[in-house]
Amino acid sequence: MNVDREQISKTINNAIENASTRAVRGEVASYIPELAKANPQKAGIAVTLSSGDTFGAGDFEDQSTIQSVSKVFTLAMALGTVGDGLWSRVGREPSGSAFDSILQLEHERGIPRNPFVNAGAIVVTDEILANYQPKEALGEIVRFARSLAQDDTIHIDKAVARSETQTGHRNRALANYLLSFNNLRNEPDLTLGVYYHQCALSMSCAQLSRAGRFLAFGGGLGTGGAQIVAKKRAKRIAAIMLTCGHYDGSGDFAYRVGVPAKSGVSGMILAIVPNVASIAVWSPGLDKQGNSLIGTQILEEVVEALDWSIF
Ligand SMILES: NC(=O)CC[C@H](N)C(=O)O
Repeated sequence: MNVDREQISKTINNAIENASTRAVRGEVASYIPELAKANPQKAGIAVTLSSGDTFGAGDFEDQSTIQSVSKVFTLAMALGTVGDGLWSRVGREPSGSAFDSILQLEHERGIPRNPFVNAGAIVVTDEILANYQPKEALGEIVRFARSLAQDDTIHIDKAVARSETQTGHRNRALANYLLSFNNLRNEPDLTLGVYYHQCALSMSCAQLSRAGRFLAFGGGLGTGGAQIVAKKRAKRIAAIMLTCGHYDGSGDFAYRVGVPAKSGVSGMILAIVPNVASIAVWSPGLDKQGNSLIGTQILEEVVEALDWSIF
């Protein structure tokens, strides 16, 4: 595996340069009005190695909400408190359907397919609320993200959280449906309030790639760093990222890029190259499955050039 610093820098700069010439950039998410303001011309990438050294190119220091990438962090937190008991409330199979789909919930008696579709992530957040009041739960989520990235400036973008609270009709439907199957313990609005705020965690690619490092390095913060989750747990979270991280685009992403990754509707993607690097990319234009169009192309190019695919 290639960890030549000069080559990493050259590769990510080339990929950003190539991305800047592309005319087709996807559509920014508009169902959350605040996200519709994003500029699809933006594109950034950051790569963090085991040492913590981070290389960036393009708009890698711009802040964006991380949206569904936050589901990786809440999954790690919930597994930390309830352990494998979580799997009685949520599955771990790819859904083959859109991130906000309700269809499978009816046939599968309120057990969401996996923790990365919205219904599954709402259950995970509901599980975190077993141990905390909503404000405390949010505080814990922010604290976790800050400690992973070793950056105390990470915060929640309240305008985005508010915007989603106003237009999150589908998520409200999902939460109520879960409740009807006794798979939600808290009031739907209460769990959703925490969920919207976790999705509105605001980070740059540099911060996100640092925060994802524990998943790339056996659950620990790289060379000399603290152990965050057990090695086995990190492996399992990465496995679910590979199979479910891009919803009904997960197969195509694995085929094209070939590393575990989690996307968010803001155009953020966190990708894991086991024992090599953690990568965050951002470009707000999305493909039909709601995954970053340019971000995926950048990752495809970088992973190929550095021979970083797990396959
Ligand atoms: N795919 C996503 O990033 C979805 C997250 C978004 N907050 C939602 O619930 O709709």
